[in-house]
Amino acid sequence: MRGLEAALTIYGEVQNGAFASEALRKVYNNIAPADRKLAATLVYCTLRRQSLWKTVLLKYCKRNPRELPPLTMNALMIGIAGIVELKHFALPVLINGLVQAIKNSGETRDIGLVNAVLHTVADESQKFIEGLKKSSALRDQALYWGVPGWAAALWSKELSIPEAKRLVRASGMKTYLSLRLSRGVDRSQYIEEYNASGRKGWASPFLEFSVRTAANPYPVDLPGFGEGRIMPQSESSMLVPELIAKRWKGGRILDMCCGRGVKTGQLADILPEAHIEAWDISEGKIKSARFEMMRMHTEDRVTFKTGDSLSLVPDEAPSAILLDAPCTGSGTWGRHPESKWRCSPEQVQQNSVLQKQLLERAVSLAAPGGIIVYSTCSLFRDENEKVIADVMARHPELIELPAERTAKFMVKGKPYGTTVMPSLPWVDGFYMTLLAKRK
Ligand SMILES: C[S@@+](CC[C@H](N)C(=O)[O-])C[C@H]1O[C@@H](n2cnc3c(N)ncnc32)[C@H](O)[C@@H]1O
Repeated sequence: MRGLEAALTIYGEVQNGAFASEALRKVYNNIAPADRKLAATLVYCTLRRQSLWKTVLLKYCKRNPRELPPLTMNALMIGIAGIVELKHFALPVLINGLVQAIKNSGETRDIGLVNAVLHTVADESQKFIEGLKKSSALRDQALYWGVPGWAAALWSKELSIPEAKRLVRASGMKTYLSLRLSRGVDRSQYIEEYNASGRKGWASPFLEFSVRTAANPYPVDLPGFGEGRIMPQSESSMLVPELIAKRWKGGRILDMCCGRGVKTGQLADILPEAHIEAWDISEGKIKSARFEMMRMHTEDRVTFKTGDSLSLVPDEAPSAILLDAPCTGSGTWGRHPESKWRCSPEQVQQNSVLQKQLLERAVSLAAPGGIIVYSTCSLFRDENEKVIADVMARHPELIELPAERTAKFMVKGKPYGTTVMPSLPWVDGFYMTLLAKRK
């Protein structure tokens, strides 16, 4: 499969509800190796600023885009994104390739349309897009950087207009892979090994067990992945288990929403004496988490249960609880751009209700004297500070423990917790609070 064909297939799957990384993984081996990077770049740049490409399309397409068949619509979206973003890619190759895809599998009457719209966009759209970039209006900034308008408006209401603009720009930033090294892995040696494999990695100045890269390579192919020596993870996510590890004084750890076990694996790795009970509502995720523990060689110290954390009962009262709550993921929109177009203000409110219930449950389960880490990869206060404030107001036995903020991008929450701003390609937006339940 050539790059453009692969991009059309993957983007089409994402439009039908798939996650971009999974859709890419599915066809990855069928794409000509020289075209893999092009396919991934096209898909991600189309997803990242989807609302901008739609606006451009509406401006230059004479037919109602809503009436276009999916293949025509997808070819136009990919074409517009490619024209604006892929400066090094020959324009005629891009446009002819997409026109050819319509000739092969689309509707004959759309061949001319795709050709005409893409040529017009190439000739005329630059001024319009530059105008958005220079505009001081938050709405234009959101459109330019690829952030849903409602999210930008919510940030301006919760924070301030300048802060909302900063978040909008940060959310549009390209992200790269960082690797968490397992305990005992020598970082300099690993970097040598990594770079000898033809890639480029270097030591993170922020975390001593993290290696930064300037790409998004396929994790399974990386040196040390199979043996559990590394885990692809953003540096903000790496901070969460560290928060527990620094305060843990023995006893059971409960991970109430373990997902695929990224943080469970890190906790088990950095606390070799700990036993962890890990829950998740999704059977598929628990299955992946079990594999993750085997890869990390920590399967003996983690007990899994599938079910609703609001009703599951732990085998032992936990002295430490990690509640990495389900959220909109608005802090990771740069990394998972498809999720921002699926999110809505209603979802923020629904999440907030569930997050409060889950935190209430964590408080009821924690042993007296125990600690609770609440975290999300969201930047909405409704999913963060407001959840903490609501539950703390009902539980005077809870206190917030002081947090170490070791970088400029770690800012104090308003009023609780720490917000990690998405300010570097390896640092996603995150939120975390450390609570203690008084005896
Ligand atoms: C942010 S993700 C967790 C990521 C995970 N901690 C990791 O590091 O890989 C939130 C998880 O909460 C799970 N979840 C949602 N509602 C739940 C519930 N009521 N009980 C248990 N798990 C739930 C989702 O399936 C999802 O895996």
